[in-house]
Amino acid sequence: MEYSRTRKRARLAWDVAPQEREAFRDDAATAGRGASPPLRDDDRDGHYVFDLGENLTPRYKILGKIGEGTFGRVLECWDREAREHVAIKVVRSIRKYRSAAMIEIDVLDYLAKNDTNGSRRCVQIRRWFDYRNHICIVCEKLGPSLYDFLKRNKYCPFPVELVREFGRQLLESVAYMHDLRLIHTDLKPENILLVSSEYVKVPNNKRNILDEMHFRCLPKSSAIKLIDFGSTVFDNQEHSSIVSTRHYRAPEIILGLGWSFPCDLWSVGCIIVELCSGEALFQTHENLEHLAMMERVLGPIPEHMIRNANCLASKYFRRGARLNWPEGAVSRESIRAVRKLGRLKDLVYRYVDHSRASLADLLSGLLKFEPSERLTARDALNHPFFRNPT
Ligand SMILES: Nc1ncnc2c1ncn2[C@@H]1O[C@H](COP(=O)(O)OP(=O)(O)OP(=O)(O)O)[C@@H](O)[C@H]1O
Repeated sequence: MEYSRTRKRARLAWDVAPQEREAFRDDAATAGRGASPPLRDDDRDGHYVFDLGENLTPRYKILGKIGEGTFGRVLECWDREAREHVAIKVVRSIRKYRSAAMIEIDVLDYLAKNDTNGSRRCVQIRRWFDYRNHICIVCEKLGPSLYDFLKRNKYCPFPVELVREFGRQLLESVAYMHDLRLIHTDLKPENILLVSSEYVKVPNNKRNILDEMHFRCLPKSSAIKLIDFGSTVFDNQEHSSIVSTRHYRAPEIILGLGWSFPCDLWSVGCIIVELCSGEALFQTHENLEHLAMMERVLGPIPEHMIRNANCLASKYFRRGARLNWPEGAVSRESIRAVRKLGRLKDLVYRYVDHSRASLADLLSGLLKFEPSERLTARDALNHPFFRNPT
């Protein structure tokens, strides 16, 4: 069980300021450019240990750490040969992560190879290599994730016009992957990156209690790309029973009913709500509370899904018919957290001032309990929210 109500593990973005990073960048004249750092042990989690300014093979100079995930650390490096900044995922030296990285490389290659019309909605791989027992995946360097952006803005929601742009591009990427029979399985704001780090500061119409004007940041460009294909699978491949990060996990996964393409569309629905509200829709860390939250927002879980739930999930229901809620709640706090949520339409109307009706309708199509009734990515792209913006 996952205990805390806090939504996030810490994300490390921009842990070195851009000016400092520049200072590390060298040119051909800098001494020792081909030198390798001394051999060191990995840390106890199998992460590669490095110092800023060191080389990662003679070709790359390490400028900073951009991110960290389960699989490894992502470093910003200067590529001396291509003369560009790149993001290198340095995978932990643990066998299961090395194998997963090789699958991610295959997926990245496959996505790039099939992108014949150059839409490039998924991060572009440049190359990969094996260095001191770490698989290193070299990709184009992108900007902050949508989650980083929300966080820096103190979780101030994005304007609906921007949500429309993000939603459209996200669905185009998902449609592209699904056409190739690939299921991402881990869509979340952390895995959607702005292409550029540039932003503008604009006054926020809301003032605080001291009547001070607030400012918020907006990205200069709305272009985004998907990253993290470490959990991507082909639809005909064997599926592990649990996938997706908790808040974005579809009901069929929790109920053990099996999952396929529609699980990505559920995640897209949760992401769009979060971009409009600034907060994760289902802020929970355990199954029963999660299902109760879904019922609160979307209405009752269909009977046939309850009937077919696997034996692990059937314990969340009374006499196989009704969710064991609030009786089965672990705490009053949990009951309060569920009660705090409103119906989907009310949530949308609370946060969005125009295009509300069409956005609420789109979301109710993406957040259908029954996977076969959920909108596909292509259906969603044809929805009036995208086709007839008001
Ligand atoms: N191409 C890139 N450009 C800029 N930043 C990146 C890039 N790729 C990854 N990052 C940063 O590194 C973080 C971790 O990357 P990624 O999600 O690929 O790692 P992971 O180990 O697979 O994570 P997870 O634990 O979510 O599976 C991202 O959230 C992002 O902040």
